[in-house]
Amino acid sequence: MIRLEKVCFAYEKEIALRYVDLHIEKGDSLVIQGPNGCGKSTLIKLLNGIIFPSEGHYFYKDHEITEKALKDRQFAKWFHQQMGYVFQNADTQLFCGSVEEEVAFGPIQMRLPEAEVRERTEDCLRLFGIEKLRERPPYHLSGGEKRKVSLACILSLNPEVLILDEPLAGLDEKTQDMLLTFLKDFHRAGKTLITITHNRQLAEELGTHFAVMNEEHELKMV
Ligand SMILES: Nc1ncnc2c1ncn2[C@@H]1O[C@H](COP(=O)(O)OP(=O)(O)OP(=O)(O)O)[C@@H](O)[C@H]1O
Repeated sequence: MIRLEKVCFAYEKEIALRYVDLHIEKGDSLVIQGPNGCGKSTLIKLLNGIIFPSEGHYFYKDHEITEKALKDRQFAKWFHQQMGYVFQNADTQLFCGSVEEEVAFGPIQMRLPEAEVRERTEDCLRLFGIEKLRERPPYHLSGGEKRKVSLACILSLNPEVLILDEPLAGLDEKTQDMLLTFLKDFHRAGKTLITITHNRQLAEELGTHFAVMNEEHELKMV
C-alpha cells in the first residue's frame, strides 16, 4: 500500500532521510522510534505529501507521489482524504471560528451530504467528549482540548491511513485510555496506522510492525 524506495531527503545541506526503504501493507500498524533529530517527523511529512524525496521514490497504492502528481487537484484531493495526519502541535491545524465548524470542515470539503456531515461531526465530538466545547473558538482552548479537537477533525474524514506523532502527549489519563481504545478499534477495522512515539507502552499495545531510525537518518525494520 505504501512503498518507499531508496528515499533521501535533505533540508538544503541538512540530511534528514538517508536511503529509506519501507513497505507498509493495508492493515499494518507501524510504530517508528528513534532519537531526536533522526528524521521521524521528516518521514511523516513525506508520507503525507507535504515534502517530496530529493532522491528515490514514494508510491501510495501504486501511484507515485510527487509534487507534480499532487498538482492534479482531483488526485491531491483523493490522496489527502486517504491520509489522516495528526500534527504534534495542534495549533498548526486549527483555524475555524468554532470547534463544531472545525470538525465539520473536512466533511464539508469532501462535499458529503448535509446529513452525513452532521452525523460525522456529532460522532467525532462525542467520541472525544468535546460536545460542550462546540461553540468555543479552538484557539482559546487548553492544549489537551486542542489536541482532542484536532484528532476529531482528522477522524471526521474517515481516513484509510492514520499518521500520528506522539498521539498521547498532553492528554489526561482518561483521554489517553479512550484514544488508545479508539486506535485499537480503528486498526481492527482494517485501517492502517503509522505512529511515531517514544512511549514504550503505547508502542507495545499498538504496533504490529516496528521500525527504528538512527542518527545517520537510516531506517531499519526490527
Ligand atoms: N525546516 C528545517 N530546516 C533545516 N533542517 C531541518 C528542518 N527540519 C528538520 N531539520 C533537521 O532535519 C533532521 C531531522 O529532523 P526531524 O524533525 O525529522 O527529526 P525527528 O526525528 O522528528 O526529531 P524529534 O524526535 O526531535 O522530533 C534534524 O537534523 C533537523 O535538525
